[in-house]
Amino acid sequence: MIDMQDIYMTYPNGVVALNGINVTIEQGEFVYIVGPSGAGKSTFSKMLLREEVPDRGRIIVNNKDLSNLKMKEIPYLRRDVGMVYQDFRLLPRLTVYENISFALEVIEESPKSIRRRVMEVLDLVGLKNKARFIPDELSGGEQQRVAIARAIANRPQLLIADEPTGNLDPETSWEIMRILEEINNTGTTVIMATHSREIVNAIKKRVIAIEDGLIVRDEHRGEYGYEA
Ligand SMILES: Nc1ncnc2c1ncn2[C@@H]1O[C@H](COP(=O)(O)OP(=O)(O)OP(=O)(O)O)[C@@H](O)[C@H]1O
Repeated sequence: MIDMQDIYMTYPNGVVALNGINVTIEQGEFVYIVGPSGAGKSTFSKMLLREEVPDRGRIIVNNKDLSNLKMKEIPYLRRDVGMVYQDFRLLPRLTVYENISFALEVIEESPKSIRRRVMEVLDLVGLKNKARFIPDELSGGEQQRVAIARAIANRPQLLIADEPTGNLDPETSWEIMRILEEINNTGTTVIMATHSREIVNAIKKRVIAIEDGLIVRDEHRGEYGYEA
C-alpha cells in the first residue's frame, strides 16, 4: 500500500515540483500517472524510492513510513520497489543474464536460486533464448523486456515504470503492456507514468492526472484526457 499525505517538494533551484499531493494506492492496483511535461510525475515516482525527500508530508510505501526511514534502511525499501525507465538503463557490458543476476546477487541469494529466478523472469518476458546476448544485440523492445525482468527479479511488491513505452513503436508498446498487466495480475502494484493516449484509453485502469504538482483528476478506469 502507498499513502501520501500533504506532500510538498521544492527543488534547490526554487522549482516547486509537488504542491500538496494526497493519494492512496492499494496493493495490487494498476495506476497510470498522466499530465503535461514538467507536471511532477517523475518527482512523484522518486518520492516512492526516497530518491527525493519531501519538504513536508508523510509517505508510506509497503507499510514503511519513509519519514522515519534510516539511511541503512533505504536499500531494503528499494529492493521492494522495481523500477523501469524509458531508456532501459541496462549495463552495456553485461549479458542479459548478468544484468538480471547482478540485481539478485546484491541481496545474497544462493547461486542456484539466482539461476532459477533469472531463467524464470526471462521466460516471463519471452527472452530465455537471448540470455547470453548483450544489450546492444537486442531491439529496443527486447531491452525493455530485460529491464522489466530485472525490475521484478526480487519479487517487489511495487513496480514503477516511468514512460516504459516512450522509446518504442506501437506494436512493441502493446507487448510491454501485456507483460506489465501479467505482472500486475500476480498481485504486484504497477504505477506507470505515461504520455501514451492510445494505451491509457485502450487498456482501462485508474488514471491519476498531475498538473503543477497537484492531483487534478483521479478516476477509476479513466481516460488520458489530454490531446495527443
Ligand atoms: N533535479 C531537478 N532540479 C531542479 N528542478 C527539477 C529537477 N528535476 C525536475 N525538476 C523540475 O521539477 C518539475 C517537475 O519535473 P518532473 O520531472 O517531475 O516532471 P514530469 O511530469 O515527470 O515531466 P515529463 O513528463 O517531461 O517527464 C519541472 O518543472 C522540472 O523542470
